[in-house]
Amino acid sequence: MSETTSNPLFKVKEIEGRGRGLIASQSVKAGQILLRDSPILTYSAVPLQDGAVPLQDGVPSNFCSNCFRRLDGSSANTCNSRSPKTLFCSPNCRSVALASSHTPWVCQALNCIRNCHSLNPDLQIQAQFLVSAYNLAAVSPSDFQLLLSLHGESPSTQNAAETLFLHSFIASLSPPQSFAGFSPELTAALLAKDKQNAFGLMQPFDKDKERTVRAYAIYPKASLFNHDCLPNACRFDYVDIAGDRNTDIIVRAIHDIPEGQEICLSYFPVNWNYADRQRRLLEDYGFTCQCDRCKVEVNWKEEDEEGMEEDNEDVEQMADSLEDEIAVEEDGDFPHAYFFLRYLCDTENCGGTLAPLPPSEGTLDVMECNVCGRLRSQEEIDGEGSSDGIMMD
Ligand SMILES: C[S@@+](CC[C@H](N)C(=O)[O-])C[C@H]1O[C@@H](n2cnc3c(N)ncnc32)[C@H](O)[C@@H]1O
Repeated sequence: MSETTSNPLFKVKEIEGRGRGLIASQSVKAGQILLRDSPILTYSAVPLQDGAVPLQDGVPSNFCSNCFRRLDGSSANTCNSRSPKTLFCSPNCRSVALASSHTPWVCQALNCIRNCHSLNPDLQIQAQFLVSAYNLAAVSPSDFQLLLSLHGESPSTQNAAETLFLHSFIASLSPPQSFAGFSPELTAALLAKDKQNAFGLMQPFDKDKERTVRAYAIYPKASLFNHDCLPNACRFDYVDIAGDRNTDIIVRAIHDIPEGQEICLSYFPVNWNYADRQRRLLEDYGFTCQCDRCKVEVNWKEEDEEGMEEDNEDVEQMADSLEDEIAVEEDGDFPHAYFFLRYLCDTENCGGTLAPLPPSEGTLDVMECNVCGRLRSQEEIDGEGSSDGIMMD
């Protein structure tokens, strides 16, 4: 945590009713990188299968079990002959994993998960998380302590029977005993920390398919961002990029942030409607959102919400009608319409958030979508330029 507190752009502060939060300790420019954070733990979001190639929604989903980059067909670095289904993109990833995230115990445990037919896909993924977490306790006690220091109360919706089942399953795998405290309570706490802090590393955007998560990652500093339904920062990941630290999360300012303001992310796509947002925040994060946007939308009638549905698909159309609304809205019913026009991606089925490229990259007013990756000039967003996006190297 000391590194977090030493970040010159923000400080950690206890905020009544919200736990810890991150406050801008100086004014921040639109697009500025607020944080680059490396995960303490990553695990696959794809259920393990008996077949050679894991399937996600029926589509082969092959990626490196260490860095989670997509594998090309020729990669064949398996972990050992007994477990040919665990693949790595390079000998280096293989040796890093064998010494850390894919120890002999993890290898054996994943095989048991793969062969255990009483685990449905959701339970399999939670079991994969618990295996990674209990392995972390053995290979990196300091990172395990960091994980334990993250926020995470068991929400009332957490299914106690499922937690107990998962705990006995992990107990049957004889987890490493190098720490005291293996217990159902610890298992429940770990599951809650995962639910409330894990970020999804997403499969590449495809407008014709539902977007799926490739892997989950837990970041010690990024876990301190609180939620706001009109965030002033958003996160980017570039998991298939070449080079080191491809699983890092990068958080950038969406617009200028004055000193003293809390820096918040949205925990889900910004275009979700009020009811869906509140349900998710209560069920998964245990709080009722009282942000400025929610205070306005709580008074909306259902028909007002139609334009905000997660699955309303056509954000571009919505933005057009919003432009008219902004012109006529004088009664404060929709004070946040500007956000949708400026910062919501209008690529079909995308729903991503736009943030400017970092000022240090020398590009002025180029917005990047954190879901589809499209780059657009501000001119284009304002409807004055071509609509094909701009090409960057
Ligand atoms: C990822 S953590 C964020 C950091 C957390 N506040 C802490 O103290 O470590 C998520 C948790 O923070 C709290 N939280 C986040 N955003 C909030 C908000 N807008 N209002 C109230 N609580 C919030 C909730 O308890 C949520 O489960």
